[in-house]
Amino acid sequence: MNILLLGYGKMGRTIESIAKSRGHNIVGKINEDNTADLVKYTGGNADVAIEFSQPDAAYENIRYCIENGIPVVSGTTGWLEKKPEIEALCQEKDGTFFYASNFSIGVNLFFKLNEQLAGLMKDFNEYNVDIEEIHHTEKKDAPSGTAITLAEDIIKSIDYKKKWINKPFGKKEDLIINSLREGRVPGTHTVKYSSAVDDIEIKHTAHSREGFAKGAVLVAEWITDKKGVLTMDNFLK
Ligand SMILES: NC(=O)C1=CN([C@@H]2O[C@H](COP(=O)(O)OP(=O)(O)OC[C@H]3O[C@@H](n4cnc5c(N)ncnc54)[C@H](O)[C@@H]3O)[C@@H](O)[C@H]2O)C=CC1
Ligand SMILES: O=C(O)C1=N[C@H](C(=O)O)C[C@H](O)C1
Repeated sequence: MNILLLGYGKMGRTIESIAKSRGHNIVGKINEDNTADLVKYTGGNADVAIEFSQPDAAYENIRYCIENGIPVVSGTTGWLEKKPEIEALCQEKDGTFFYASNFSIGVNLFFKLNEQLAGLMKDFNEYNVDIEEIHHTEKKDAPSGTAITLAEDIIKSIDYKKKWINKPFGKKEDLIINSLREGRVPGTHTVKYSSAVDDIEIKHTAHSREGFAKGAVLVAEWITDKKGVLTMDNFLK
Protein backbone atom coordinates (compact mmCIF):
# COMPACT_ATOMS: atom_id res chain seq x y z
CA MET A 1 0.00 0.00 0.00
CA ASN A 2 1.28 3.51 -0.84
CA ILE A 3 0.95 5.73 2.22
CA LEU A 4 1.17 9.53 2.34
CA LEU A 5 2.13 10.83 5.79
CA LEU A 6 0.63 14.21 6.67
CA GLY A 7 2.62 15.28 9.72
CA TYR A 8 6.05 13.78 10.20
CA GLY A 9 6.66 14.45 13.88
CA LYS A 10 6.62 12.00 16.78
CA MET A 11 3.57 10.12 15.49
CA GLY A 12 4.47 10.36 11.77
CA ARG A 13 7.87 8.76 12.44
CA THR A 14 6.43 5.96 14.60
CA ILE A 15 3.77 5.26 11.93
CA GLU A 16 6.47 5.17 9.23
CA SER A 17 8.42 2.51 11.08
CA ILE A 18 5.36 0.30 11.72
CA ALA A 19 4.05 0.76 8.15
CA LYS A 20 7.43 -0.24 6.66
CA SER A 21 7.63 -3.29 8.94
CA ARG A 22 4.25 -4.36 7.48
CA GLY A 23 5.50 -4.03 3.89
CA HIS A 24 4.00 -0.63 2.97
CA ASN A 25 5.67 2.18 0.98
CA ILE A 26 5.82 5.73 2.28
CA VAL A 27 5.29 7.83 -0.86
CA GLY A 28 5.41 11.24 0.82
CA LYS A 29 6.03 12.96 4.13
CA ILE A 30 4.49 16.41 4.61
CA ASN A 31 5.60 18.62 7.47
CA GLU A 32 5.25 22.33 8.17
CA ASP A 33 8.36 23.10 6.05
CA ASN A 34 7.14 21.38 2.81
CA THR A 35 3.36 21.85 2.80
CA ALA A 36 3.54 23.09 -0.83
CA ASP A 37 4.49 19.52 -1.90
CA LEU A 38 1.03 18.24 -0.97
CA VAL A 39 -0.26 19.09 -4.48
CA LYS A 40 1.94 16.30 -5.90
CA TYR A 41 -0.34 13.67 -4.36
CA THR A 42 -3.74 12.37 -5.51
CA GLY A 43 -5.70 9.14 -5.21
CA GLY A 44 -3.63 8.01 -8.24
CA ASN A 45 -0.31 7.84 -6.38
CA ALA A 46 -1.34 7.56 -2.71
CA ASP A 47 -3.67 4.74 -1.60
CA VAL A 48 -4.25 6.39 1.76
CA ALA A 49 -3.10 9.41 3.80
CA ILE A 50 -2.38 9.10 7.52
CA GLU A 51 -2.77 12.53 9.11
CA PHE A 52 -1.18 13.30 12.49
CA SER A 53 -0.22 16.98 12.24
CA GLN A 54 -1.37 19.79 14.50
CA PRO A 55 -4.66 21.48 15.39
CA ASP A 56 -4.33 24.39 12.92
CA ALA A 57 -3.27 22.14 9.99
CA ALA A 58 -5.61 19.14 10.14
CA TYR A 59 -8.68 20.67 8.47
CA GLU A 60 -6.85 21.83 5.31
CA ASN A 61 -4.90 18.55 5.02
CA ILE A 62 -8.02 16.42 5.30
CA ARG A 63 -10.00 18.66 2.95
CA TYR A 64 -7.25 18.37 0.33
CA CYS A 65 -7.31 14.56 0.57
CA ILE A 66 -11.07 14.27 0.25
CA GLU A 67 -11.16 16.67 -2.72
CA ASN A 68 -8.39 14.71 -4.44
CA GLY A 69 -9.71 11.19 -3.93
CA ILE A 70 -7.29 10.11 -1.19
CA PRO A 71 -8.86 8.11 1.67
CA VAL A 72 -7.74 9.75 4.92
CA VAL A 73 -7.13 8.43 8.43
CA SER A 74 -6.74 11.26 10.94
CA GLY A 75 -5.78 11.27 14.61
CA THR A 76 -4.97 14.96 15.03
CA THR A 77 -6.67 16.47 18.08
CA GLY A 78 -7.78 20.02 18.88
CA TRP A 79 -9.59 20.89 15.59
CA LEU A 80 -12.91 19.08 16.03
CA GLU A 81 -15.19 22.13 15.79
CA LYS A 82 -14.60 21.78 12.01
CA LYS A 83 -15.16 18.00 11.82
CA PRO A 84 -18.85 18.31 10.77
CA GLU A 85 -17.73 20.32 7.68
CA ILE A 86 -15.29 17.55 6.75
CA GLU A 87 -17.94 14.88 7.25
CA ALA A 88 -20.34 16.77 4.96
CA LEU A 89 -17.61 17.18 2.32
CA CYS A 90 -16.79 13.48 2.55
CA GLN A 91 -20.43 12.56 1.88
CA GLU A 92 -20.71 15.09 -0.96
CA LYS A 93 -17.54 13.81 -2.71
CA ASP A 94 -18.19 10.12 -1.94
CA GLY A 95 -14.85 10.06 -0.14
CA THR A 96 -13.39 8.13 2.80
CA PHE A 97 -12.68 9.76 6.17
CA PHE A 98 -11.77 7.94 9.38
CA TYR A 99 -11.25 9.83 12.64
CA ALA A 100 -10.38 8.61 16.14
CA SER A 101 -9.24 10.63 19.15
CA ASN A 102 -7.19 7.58 20.07
CA PHE A 103 -6.16 4.67 17.81
CA SER A 104 -4.80 2.37 20.52
CA ILE A 105 -6.78 -0.85 20.96
CA GLY A 106 -6.19 -0.60 24.73
CA VAL A 107 -7.70 2.89 24.90
CA ASN A 108 -10.69 1.76 22.85
CA LEU A 109 -11.27 -1.06 25.38
CA PHE A 110 -10.87 1.59 28.09
CA PHE A 111 -13.57 3.70 26.34
CA LYS A 112 -15.95 0.72 26.61
CA LEU A 113 -15.04 0.21 30.28
CA ASN A 114 -15.68 3.93 30.90
CA GLU A 115 -19.15 3.68 29.30
CA GLN A 116 -20.01 0.61 31.37
CA LEU A 117 -18.77 2.18 34.61
CA ALA A 118 -20.76 5.37 33.92
CA GLY A 119 -23.86 3.19 33.38
CA LEU A 120 -23.28 1.52 36.76
CA MET A 121 -22.64 4.82 38.58
CA LYS A 122 -25.52 6.84 37.16
CA ASP A 123 -27.88 6.35 40.14
CA PHE A 124 -25.23 6.95 42.85
CA ASN A 125 -25.21 10.73 43.28
CA GLU A 126 -23.03 10.55 46.38
CA TYR A 127 -20.08 10.11 43.99
CA ASN A 128 -18.45 12.91 42.01
CA VAL A 129 -16.60 11.98 38.82
CA ASP A 130 -13.59 13.71 37.27
CA ILE A 131 -10.90 13.01 34.67
CA GLU A 132 -7.15 13.58 34.77
CA GLU A 133 -4.95 13.42 31.67
CA ILE A 134 -1.14 13.60 31.69
CA HIS A 135 0.91 14.18 28.52
CA HIS A 136 4.40 15.32 27.45
CA THR A 137 5.23 19.02 27.53
CA GLU A 138 5.26 19.37 23.69
CA LYS A 139 1.53 18.70 23.42
CA LYS A 140 -0.20 21.70 21.78
CA ASP A 141 -3.83 21.11 22.85
CA ALA A 142 -5.65 20.67 26.14
CA PRO A 143 -7.64 18.80 27.14
CA SER A 144 -6.54 15.73 25.19
CA GLY A 145 -8.90 14.39 22.53
CA THR A 146 -9.04 11.13 24.47
CA ALA A 147 -10.17 12.94 27.65
CA ILE A 148 -12.91 14.71 25.66
CA THR A 149 -14.18 11.34 24.34
CA LEU A 150 -14.20 9.95 27.91
CA ALA A 151 -16.04 13.05 29.17
CA GLU A 152 -18.68 12.96 26.41
CA ASP A 153 -19.39 9.29 27.16
CA ILE A 154 -19.75 10.00 30.91
CA ILE A 155 -22.10 12.97 30.32
CA LYS A 156 -24.38 10.69 28.24
CA SER A 157 -25.05 8.55 31.37
CA ILE A 158 -24.48 10.70 34.46
CA ASP A 159 -27.34 13.21 34.77
CA TYR A 160 -25.65 15.43 37.36
CA LYS A 161 -22.86 16.24 34.84
CA LYS A 162 -24.01 18.78 32.24
CA LYS A 163 -20.74 19.74 30.48
CA TRP A 164 -16.99 19.23 30.75
CA ILE A 165 -14.60 22.03 31.74
CA ASN A 166 -10.81 22.13 31.48
CA LYS A 167 -10.05 23.50 34.96
CA PRO A 168 -9.00 21.79 38.18
CA PHE A 169 -12.08 23.07 40.09
CA GLY A 170 -15.77 23.59 39.25
CA LYS A 171 -19.39 23.00 40.29
CA LYS A 172 -20.93 19.53 40.69
CA GLU A 173 -22.65 19.94 37.29
CA ASP A 174 -19.23 20.45 35.63
CA LEU A 175 -17.17 17.41 34.67
CA ILE A 176 -13.63 18.50 35.45
CA ILE A 177 -10.85 17.49 33.07
CA ASN A 178 -7.55 18.27 34.74
CA SER A 179 -4.69 18.47 32.18
CA LEU A 180 -1.11 17.98 33.37
CA ARG A 181 2.00 18.30 31.19
CA GLU A 182 5.06 16.38 32.42
CA GLY A 183 8.32 15.35 30.73
CA ARG A 184 7.85 12.85 27.89
CA VAL A 185 4.69 11.07 29.09
CA PRO A 186 3.04 9.43 25.99
CA GLY A 187 -0.49 9.61 27.48
CA THR A 188 -2.13 8.65 30.80
CA HIS A 189 -5.89 8.97 31.45
CA THR A 190 -7.69 8.39 34.75
CA VAL A 191 -11.44 8.48 35.45
CA LYS A 192 -12.17 8.76 39.17
CA TYR A 193 -15.46 8.53 41.09
CA SER A 194 -15.03 9.88 44.65
CA SER A 195 -17.39 9.74 47.63
CA ALA A 196 -16.90 10.61 51.30
CA VAL A 197 -16.14 6.96 52.06
CA ASP A 198 -14.27 5.62 49.03
CA ASP A 199 -12.94 6.15 45.49
CA ILE A 200 -13.35 4.05 42.33
CA GLU A 201 -10.72 4.65 39.63
CA ILE A 202 -10.01 3.33 36.14
CA LYS A 203 -6.74 4.26 34.42
CA HIS A 204 -5.04 3.73 31.05
CA THR A 205 -1.29 4.28 30.77
CA ALA A 206 0.39 4.25 27.34
CA HIS A 207 4.00 3.04 27.60
CA SER A 208 4.97 4.43 24.17
CA ARG A 209 3.37 5.72 20.92
CA GLU A 210 3.43 2.27 19.31
CA GLY A 211 -0.16 1.37 20.26
CA PHE A 212 -1.50 4.59 18.67
CA ALA A 213 0.62 4.15 15.53
CA LYS A 214 -0.14 0.45 15.02
CA GLY A 215 -3.87 1.16 15.33
CA ALA A 216 -3.61 3.89 12.67
CA VAL A 217 -1.76 1.58 10.24
CA LEU A 218 -4.27 -1.27 10.79
CA VAL A 219 -7.14 1.15 10.11
CA ALA A 220 -5.37 2.46 6.97
CA GLU A 221 -5.09 -1.14 5.68
CA TRP A 222 -8.79 -1.70 6.44
CA ILE A 223 -10.29 1.47 4.88
CA THR A 224 -8.80 1.41 1.38
CA ASP A 225 -11.87 -0.37 -0.08
CA LYS A 226 -14.42 1.56 2.05
CA LYS A 227 -16.37 4.79 1.56
CA GLY A 228 -17.95 7.27 3.94
CA VAL A 229 -17.35 8.61 7.43
CA LEU A 230 -15.94 5.82 9.60
CA THR A 231 -14.98 5.41 13.25
CA MET A 232 -13.34 2.91 15.59
CA ASP A 233 -16.75 1.37 16.24
CA ASN A 234 -16.97 0.42 12.53
CA PHE A 235 -13.39 -0.90 12.54
CA LEU A 236 -13.65 -2.92 15.77
CA LYS A 237 -16.87 -4.65 14.58
N1 LIG B 1 -5.51 9.82 17.78
C1 LIG B 1 -4.41 9.29 18.35
O1 LIG B 1 -4.35 8.06 18.60
C2 LIG B 1 -3.24 10.17 18.65
C3 LIG B 1 -3.31 11.48 18.32
N2 LIG B 1 -2.21 12.28 18.48
C4 LIG B 1 -2.33 13.63 17.96
O2 LIG B 1 -1.61 13.69 16.73
C5 LIG B 1 -1.08 15.00 16.52
C6 LIG B 1 0.42 14.93 16.27
O3 LIG B 1 1.07 14.45 17.41
P1 LIG B 1 2.68 14.37 17.45
O4 LIG B 1 3.21 13.60 16.30
O5 LIG B 1 3.00 13.94 18.83
O6 LIG B 1 3.07 15.92 17.26
P2 LIG B 1 4.43 16.52 16.72
O7 LIG B 1 4.43 17.96 17.13
O8 LIG B 1 5.58 15.67 17.11
O9 LIG B 1 4.28 16.43 15.12
C7 LIG B 1 3.38 17.23 14.40
C8 LIG B 1 4.00 17.51 13.05
O10 LIG B 1 3.05 18.17 12.22
C9 LIG B 1 3.81 18.99 11.34
N3 LIG B 1 2.98 19.98 10.68
C10 LIG B 1 2.74 21.28 11.02
N4 LIG B 1 1.96 21.86 10.09
C11 LIG B 1 1.71 20.92 9.15
C12 LIG B 1 0.95 20.90 7.96
N5 LIG B 1 0.30 21.99 7.51
N6 LIG B 1 0.90 19.76 7.26
C13 LIG B 1 1.51 18.64 7.68
N7 LIG B 1 2.27 18.60 8.80
C14 LIG B 1 2.34 19.73 9.53
C15 LIG B 1 4.90 19.58 12.22
O11 LIG B 1 5.98 20.02 11.40
C16 LIG B 1 5.24 18.40 13.12
O12 LIG B 1 6.35 17.69 12.62
C17 LIG B 1 -1.49 15.80 17.78
O13 LIG B 1 -2.69 16.48 17.49
C18 LIG B 1 -1.75 14.71 18.83
O14 LIG B 1 -2.65 15.10 19.83
C19 LIG B 1 -1.05 11.83 19.01
C20 LIG B 1 -0.96 10.51 19.41
C21 LIG B 1 -2.05 9.58 19.26
O1 LIG C 1 -0.60 14.46 21.80
C1 LIG C 1 -0.43 13.28 22.16
O2 LIG C 1 0.69 12.82 22.42
C2 LIG C 1 -1.61 12.41 22.26
N1 LIG C 1 -2.74 12.88 21.81
C3 LIG C 1 -3.99 12.18 21.76
C4 LIG C 1 -5.03 12.91 22.58
O3 LIG C 1 -5.03 14.16 22.59
O4 LIG C 1 -5.87 12.25 23.17
C5 LIG C 1 -3.87 10.72 22.04
C6 LIG C 1 -2.79 10.32 23.00
O5 LIG C 1 -3.25 10.49 24.31
C7 LIG C 1 -1.48 11.02 22.76
